[in-house]
Amino acid sequence: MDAPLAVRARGIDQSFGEVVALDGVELTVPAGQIHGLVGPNGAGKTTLLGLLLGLAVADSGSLEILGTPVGRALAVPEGVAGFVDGPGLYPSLTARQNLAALAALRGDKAMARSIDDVLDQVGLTDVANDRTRGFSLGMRQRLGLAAALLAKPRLLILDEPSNGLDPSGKKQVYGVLQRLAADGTAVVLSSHRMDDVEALCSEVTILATGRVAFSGPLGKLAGEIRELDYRIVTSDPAAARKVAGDTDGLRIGGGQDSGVLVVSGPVPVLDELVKRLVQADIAVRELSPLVSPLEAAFLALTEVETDR
Ligand SMILES: Nc1ncnc2c1ncn2[C@@H]1O[C@H](COP(=O)(O)OP(=O)(O)OP(=O)(O)O)[C@@H](O)[C@H]1O
Repeated sequence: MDAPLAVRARGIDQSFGEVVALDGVELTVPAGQIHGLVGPNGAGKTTLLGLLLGLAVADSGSLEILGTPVGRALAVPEGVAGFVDGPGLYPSLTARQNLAALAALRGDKAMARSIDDVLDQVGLTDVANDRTRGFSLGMRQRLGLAAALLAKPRLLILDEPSNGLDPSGKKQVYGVLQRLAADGTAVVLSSHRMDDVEALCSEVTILATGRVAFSGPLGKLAGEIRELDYRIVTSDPAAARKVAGDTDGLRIGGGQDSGVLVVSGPVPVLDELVKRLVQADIAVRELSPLVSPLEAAFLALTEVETDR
């Protein structure tokens, strides 16, 4: 039989007084998937992650975690670990002592034996005996991840895990998450940044003002956007601008004096422009989207939703 879904959320509503934080949210995450939750500030990402972690109960809707319906009691569902709003750490304890305290609290000897291993996985071995009071945001995030790993979760929930991480820190943390997913753990993480999600996630859910604006594979999201803005650098900007002006179906942006031409239009029209530039003996030195197709789709979807 197939493994149960890690997350199955249907029609989830959550309000705080007058503020509707989640409005009919659906989320499906199978085992072994890294699923990105993105959206502008206040979109409802942290609220949704909090429900998955058992920190709050939805006003209405149904939520199943790892095949078990979530009840009305506040409790971290079996098999789930992670954090929202930054990991909770004891500042006067060292990194190793923080993890030992967690293992002692759970009364789990196997957990205690894994401490060195998880510290190594997140790259904190060298600072394991330093008090966390002096830890940077990135180090705190890594220690939070180490604490979650100790529990050997089948569903890992992370709120903005790449916050504060430098490029090598990101690479290391992403490696940890990818190995977990390969072993069947589902990961749901939030981010403001499409490039982070693109590097890590196979599927994404975009929230805008509490509603799902898109949910599905990243490739499908890129297909949502038909027309991108492209910047074109040529050997003769003035002549290129004239050729572009004579090409039907093309919109031209950017300042008149700028050496860079910014155009948007359907791909066949862009193809036509490039052919015409070459025929006019104008060299095309660069042609690239102003923002990635995913970023453009994200912006288009969230703008539409927030404009309502
Ligand atoms: N405990 C609370 N009390 C009142 N309002 C809340 C509470 N928690 C969240 N909200 C509101 O619910 C909405 C969703 O907030 P949430 O923190 O889930 O968004 P988010 O997508 O995580 O935002 P950010 O990217 O800024 O972290 C916001 O309007 C927020 O002000």
